[in-house]
Amino acid sequence: MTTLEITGGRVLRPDFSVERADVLVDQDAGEILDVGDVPEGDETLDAADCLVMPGLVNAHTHAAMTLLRGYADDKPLDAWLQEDIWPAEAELTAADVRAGTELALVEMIRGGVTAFADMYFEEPAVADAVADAGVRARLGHGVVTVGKDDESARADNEESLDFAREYDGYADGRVKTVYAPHSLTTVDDALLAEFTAEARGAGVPLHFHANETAGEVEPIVESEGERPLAHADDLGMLTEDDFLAHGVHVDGEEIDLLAARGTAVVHCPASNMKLASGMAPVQRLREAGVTVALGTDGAASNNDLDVFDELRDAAMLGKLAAEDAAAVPAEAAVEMATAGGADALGFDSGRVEAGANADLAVVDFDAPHLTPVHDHVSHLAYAVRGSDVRHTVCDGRVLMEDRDLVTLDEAEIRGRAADRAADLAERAD
Ligand SMILES: CSC[C@H]1O[C@@H](n2cnc3c(O)ncnc32)[C@H](O)[C@@H]1O
Ligand SMILES: [Zn+2]
Repeated sequence: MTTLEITGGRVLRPDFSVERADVLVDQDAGEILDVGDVPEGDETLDAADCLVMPGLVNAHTHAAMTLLRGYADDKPLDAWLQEDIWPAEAELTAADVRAGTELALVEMIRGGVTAFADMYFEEPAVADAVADAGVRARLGHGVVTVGKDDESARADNEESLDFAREYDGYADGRVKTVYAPHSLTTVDDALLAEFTAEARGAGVPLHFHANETAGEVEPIVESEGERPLAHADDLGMLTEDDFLAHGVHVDGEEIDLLAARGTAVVHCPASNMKLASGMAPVQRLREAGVTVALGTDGAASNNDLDVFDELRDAAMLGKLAAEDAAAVPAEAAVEMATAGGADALGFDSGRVEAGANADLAVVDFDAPHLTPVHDHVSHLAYAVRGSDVRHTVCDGRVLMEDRDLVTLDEAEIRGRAADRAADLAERAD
């Protein structure tokens, strides 16, 4: 057994207490062995002035959309997708997706993210990028059937399920998969029901967008005579293994339904603000017992993949939505970005505890904007930035040490991604 000792720092425990402790990791098993006064490890990571915390989870993104960062801004969701994003995405190649995903991985590992959920095109290229980078991910080929004939609509759904079957367990088990219909309004109902049933038979969970804008709720209520999540439930789309992105426009009955089914909601506050989609009722969701995770959404609607930004936005916007400064307190925001995300994605991570996956972020508190430290958890929610992360560890492997990436060639990736983004924009114009 090879061990890694993270030494000299403080540790954020699952109950949100912070104590002076070292962490010993079994690198072969990818698990935390011990926390506290631990035996010496074969290798060490220095954590002086640092806080060892669970790796952050970006529970909803479209990683390769880094190529479209800044390509189209200042529009609401529908116009943004239809006028700018979908025409550009029609030109994407697998090599583009690979480059964009690697750029996303550089950014996420730098920011202490150890797991993410992706819904996009050319997903085998995403899986390969994840395998090489060393992170953990829940991946799905995104399905859109609007504007497609019956044959290609069916083929798109089949591709999603085929990918899910083939890639589950890829990258030494770090990749898990989903069936990923884009949303209730962009995938045909009959196909949704059929392929959701097939996904259940194959033990594949679902990841989809839901109740993101007011404009998508009304047509469903009109055509189905019920709210979108009641309709999703009729289609069999809400189980405890599933997670949906956004959940902005949910009413009290939908919140109770989510709690009853155990379906998680991935809150994407920055994207919701930028596209002016609305404010998710995060405090009410959490009070009802719904698992809430955090996501950046794609880099084109955010415009970065810094989950610490999301943490702060979630706490701030949660207060505004509830009109209550006590809503979504610091601990809640940190919980959503760590244990909540791990829970939504089905990973045994999100806590610094013996037996859990060794997915860790080591945050350097030796910085002017983090001085003084009255309360570490307050700083995590309101003051820490992604660039404060000093080391990132996933599955027991060091992915970033002293802000140097170990598994990725940052300069090469940035150059390739910039070239591919320029070519893509030219093809799309
Ligand atoms: C079919 S792959 C995923 C699909 O989703 C698009 N997308 C990016 N951001 C959002 C969002 O906030 N709501 C809905 N859809 C979004 C992405 O561009 C891909 O086309
Ligand atoms: Zn999205």
